Amino acid sequence: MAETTINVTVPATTANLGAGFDCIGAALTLYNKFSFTKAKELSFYVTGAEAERVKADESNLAYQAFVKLYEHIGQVPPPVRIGIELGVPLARGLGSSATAIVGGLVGANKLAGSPVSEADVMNLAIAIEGHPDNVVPALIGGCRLAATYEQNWAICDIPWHESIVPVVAIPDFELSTAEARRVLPTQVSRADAIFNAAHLGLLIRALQTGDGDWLKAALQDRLHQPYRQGLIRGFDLVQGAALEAGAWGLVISGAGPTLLALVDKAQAAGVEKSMAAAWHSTGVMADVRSLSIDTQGAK
Ligand SMILES: Nc1ncnc2c1ncn2[C@@H]1O[C@H](COP(=O)(O)OP(=O)(O)O)[C@@H](O)[C@H]1O
Ligand SMILES: N[C@@H](CCOP(=O)(O)O)C(=O)O
Repeated sequence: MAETTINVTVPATTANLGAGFDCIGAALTLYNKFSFTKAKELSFYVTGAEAERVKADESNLAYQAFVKLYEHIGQVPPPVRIGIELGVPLARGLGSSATAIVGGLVGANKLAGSPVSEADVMNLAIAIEGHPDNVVPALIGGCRLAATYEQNWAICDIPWHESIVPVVAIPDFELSTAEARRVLPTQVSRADAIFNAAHLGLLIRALQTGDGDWLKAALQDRLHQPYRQGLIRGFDLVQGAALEAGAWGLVISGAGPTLLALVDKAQAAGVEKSMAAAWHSTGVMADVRSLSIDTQGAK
């Protein structure tokens, strides 16, 4: 009998975008690929940079999500051979864990004959990750805002103006999301809550219209970045270099350490160069790239 292989490609994501801590994220044109083939026993074949760092046993995050889907439908997961082709660097704030969760859920659902709706796959993904801002755009693409509504999620798309280029500077050191969440306070002042509410509203309009003045003001945050900057060596220098080269603003991508500059197309090449040089001057090698917004999500 012919082997059936399910292939799932999942985009990287940049979460938070400054003021949208834990609620907004955008899918980027950088991908992880997962394949699932029924086999006699569980095995893994992982390729790409840092492949040796991905767990190749039952604790693998893509496999754990795969199992969760089968538990959800009340079936025993079949043994599978899982192929993982890494394009999204690990623990850099580009949603690698979200790709694994979405890849495992979507692969399992397809292998099981698609018994679970996309909305329920999304609910499972959010429950596993614990926040929606990476897994939602990883699953359905685009820039998305997620808000709880009673026991459900209201998900909306945030139009992204074509003139805005996301430039990511990915350093050669890691920062786990768990570590970057540990430094956050559990309570914030009313002034900081108001500051972020206002800036998130402004950010959404600025992304939609491409208004540079609004973007400059909007890319500020008081809920997570002030506490995390100290974990990212060279933050001030790279931020200064990006602004000097003409970026509208710079934020921490997800929980970091990748830094994301939002830039007009005409300035993108100069901003890339300046960010790489600034990090290099502190002894950090950074892979700096202009990307686009992925509009399809997991395929
Ligand atoms: N392709 C993958 N397959 C399996 N597990 C993965 C994959 N990518 C990431 N992970 C898991 O997610 C962890 C990184 O998660 P996290 O610290 O949240 O960083 P990120 O910002 O990249 O999501 C990795 O250490 C690994 O355990
Ligand atoms: N809102 C989360 C986003 C984490 O994104 P990641 O790409 O770093 O996993 C947070 O800021 O903790």
